[in-house]
Amino acid sequence: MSKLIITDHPLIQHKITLMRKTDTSSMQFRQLATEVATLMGYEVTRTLQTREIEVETPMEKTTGVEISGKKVVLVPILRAGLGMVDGFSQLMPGARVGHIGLYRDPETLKPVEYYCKMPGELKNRQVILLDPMLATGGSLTDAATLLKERGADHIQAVCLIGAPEGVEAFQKAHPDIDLYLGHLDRQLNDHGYILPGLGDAGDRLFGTK
Ligand SMILES: O=P(O)(O)OC[C@H]1O[C@H](OP(=O)(O)OP(=O)(O)O)[C@H](O)[C@@H]1O
Ligand SMILES: O=c1cc[nH]c(=O)[nH]1
Ligand SMILES: [Mg+2]
Repeated sequence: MSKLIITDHPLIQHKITLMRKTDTSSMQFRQLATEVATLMGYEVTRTLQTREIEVETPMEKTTGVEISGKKVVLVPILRAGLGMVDGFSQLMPGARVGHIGLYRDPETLKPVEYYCKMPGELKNRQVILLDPMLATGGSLTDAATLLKERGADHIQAVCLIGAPEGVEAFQKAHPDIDLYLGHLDRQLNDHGYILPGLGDAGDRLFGTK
C-alpha cells in the first residue's frame, strides 16, 4: 500500500493558512505556492539515492555525499500544478519538466485531457507529479495512469491540499505511489470543491474566474 505523508511542518501550515484567505492576492498566492512547494520538496526528496564521493577541502581530503541514481522529472498538471514548479526547480535546477493538461468538467467532475508533453523516456526516472488540489482524485489518478502508460515506474504525487475522498480514490487506483499532502482537509462540497479548501487554485494563481 502506498504511504500518505502529511508534511505538517509549522511553516507549511502557516503558509497554507495564508493561501486559504480570500483577501490573499494572486501575487501573494503564487509566492506562497512556491514557498510551500519548496518546503514540501525537502520532504519529498528525502528518499533520493546518494553515494559517497572523495572531495578535497582546503584543509584535507574527505568523504562527501552526492545525489546519485534516477534523474528527476517534474510533472505539473496544468494549470494549477504550474504554481508548484518553481519551488521544486529551486531545489533541483537540473530536473526536466513534463506537462499534462487536464481540466475538470464542471458537470461530470471528470478530468478531460487536452495536452501532454514529456521529456523523453520516463522509465527509470523519479517522476514527481504536482497538483495543488486533490478533490475527487480524478485528475491525479488519470495523470498517474498516463505517466505509467508512458513508462514511468517510480512516481511520487504531491498536493498542497487533499480531501479524504480524493486520497481514498487515488490510493485505491495507485497503491504503489506515495502521496504527499501539505494538509488533509475535511470533505468535498456538492460541486466537488474542497472544504475548507482555498477555492479554485488555478483561478487564484492566475487571476482568472
Ligand atoms: O481531484 P479532482 O476532482 O480531479 O480536482 C482537482 C483538479 O481540479 C483543479 O484543476 P481544474 O480543473 O480547476 O483546472 P485548472 O488547473 O486549469 O484550473 C485542480 O488543479 C486539480 O487538477
Ligand atoms: O477545491 C478545489 C477543487 C478542485 N479544484 C480546485 O482548484 N479547488
Ligand atoms: Mg481550476
